[in-house]
Amino acid sequence: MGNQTEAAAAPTVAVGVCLLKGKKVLLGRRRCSLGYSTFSLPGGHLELGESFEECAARELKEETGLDIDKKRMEFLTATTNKLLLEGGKPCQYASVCMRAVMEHGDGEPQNVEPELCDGWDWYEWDNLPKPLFRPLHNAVRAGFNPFYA
Ligand SMILES: CC(C)CCOP(=O)(O)OP(=O)(O)O
Ligand SMILES: [Mg+2]
Ligand SMILES: [Mg+2]
Ligand SMILES: [Mg+2]
Repeated sequence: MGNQTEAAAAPTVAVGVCLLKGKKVLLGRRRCSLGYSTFSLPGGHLELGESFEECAARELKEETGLDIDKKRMEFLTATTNKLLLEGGKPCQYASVCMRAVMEHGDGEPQNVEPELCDGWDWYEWDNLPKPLFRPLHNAVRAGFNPFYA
């Protein structure tokens, strides 16, 4: 048998938040190496002991400053995606997609992590910016729509 190949990293769970305001969804262009310069939902890695709702609320707060209670987070779907890390190393994410709807008084998103995101903006689902972050691109191509899910 050839050299022992490096053990493949185990798949990771991530949670994205479809934050809806009227007919628009919040997206930001990523600045980190994974998915650089592609438009993504706010969200991130599920941390030990968290529910999907808790992760969604935490990541949304960390990235946009918005305080949306975990009870307002609704599970929509989950997909699995193979991605390439910097240097071409393969990785796999199980991406859980949650939905929350903006309410009066929630305020406006701020770009809390400018080193990771160019900024947040609202987009109509039928007119999404390009390129989309691969997990979102795949879901849209498969017909996912958070307004009708
Ligand atoms: C790659 C993606 C599906 C999951 C990780 O998302 P992310 O890079 O935004 O992660 P963090 O917000 O947790 O840094
Ligand atoms: Mg984050
Ligand atoms: Mg993130
Ligand atoms: Mg995180």
